[in-house]
Amino acid sequence: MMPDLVTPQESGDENRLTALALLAQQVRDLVDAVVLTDVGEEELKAVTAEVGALTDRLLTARRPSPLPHEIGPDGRFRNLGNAVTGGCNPHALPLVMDRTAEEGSRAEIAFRPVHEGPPASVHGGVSAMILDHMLGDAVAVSGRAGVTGTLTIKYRRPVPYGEPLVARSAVSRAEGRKTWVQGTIASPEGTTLVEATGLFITPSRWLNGDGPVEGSVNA
Ligand SMILES: CCCCC/C=C\C/C=C\C/C=C\C/C=C\CCCC(=O)SCCNC(=O)CCNC(=O)[C@H](O)C(C)(C)COP(=O)(O)OP(=O)(O)OC[C@H]1O[C@@H](n2cnc3c(N)ncnc32)[C@H](O)[C@@H]1OP(=O)(O)O
Repeated sequence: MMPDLVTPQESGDENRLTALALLAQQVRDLVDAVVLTDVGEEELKAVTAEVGALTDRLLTARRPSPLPHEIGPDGRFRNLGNAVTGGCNPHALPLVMDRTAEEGSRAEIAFRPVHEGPPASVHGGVSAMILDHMLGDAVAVSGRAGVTGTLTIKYRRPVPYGEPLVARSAVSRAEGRKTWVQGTIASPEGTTLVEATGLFITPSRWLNGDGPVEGSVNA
């Protein structure tokens, strides 16, 4: 049972969600500024106090969990709280998916200095996170649904930040509750930087109506 995934909570008023998305973007900018700031100790302490006060203000009203998986007003699936795509989650890049049933999923990515692992390039775990999501999205686009069983990553070239890149994913094969899927992160010119393959599995618990969104699971 996954109460946070399956409980049909409302995200709330759309104007409020727009305001929350703007706050999330402002916080992304704040995080980038923390990574790159070179101001002195006293200024750091002053900013820390101000940010702490803002955190306290936000928590005067608190949800039990992030914004849910749901069908939005346009009739499409959305998850505004998602760690990779959620417009209302500062942790999200956020990725915006371009999907077709024939070709799978595609997203333009711009990594930032906050994603640095090795000098001047993106942390391998961040690339893996993006590809995990891309693969899962292609599974959903194919009309199936699943969680990651295995994820295999081949790092072929360092991934730069501060440059536009493209992530793609598509289903290769499906059988019963299992879906095999592949994906890449590449330069706009088509040089592959990272490859991923994965096996996604529709959990048995989703087949009796406990899916993330009612009616979204067709194993
Ligand atoms: C945010 C994701 C929500 C998904 C939303 C879905 C739809 C909504 C629409 C759109 C969504 C859009 C995008 C989604 C994008 C991204 C997704 C992100 C993906 C993740 O980030 S997700 C987190 C990490 N992931 C986990 O948290 C999994 C934890 N785990 C389990 O929940 C269970 O472990 C489970 C379900 C895997 C199996 O449990 P189960 O009880 O259903 O099945 P059972 O054990 O009976 O196995 C049946 C057959 O699969 C084989 N098998 C089992 N496990 C395997 C494994 N790991 N590797 C290889 N084979 C495996 C067995 O060997 C057997 O094979 P056989 O039939 O041949 O014997």
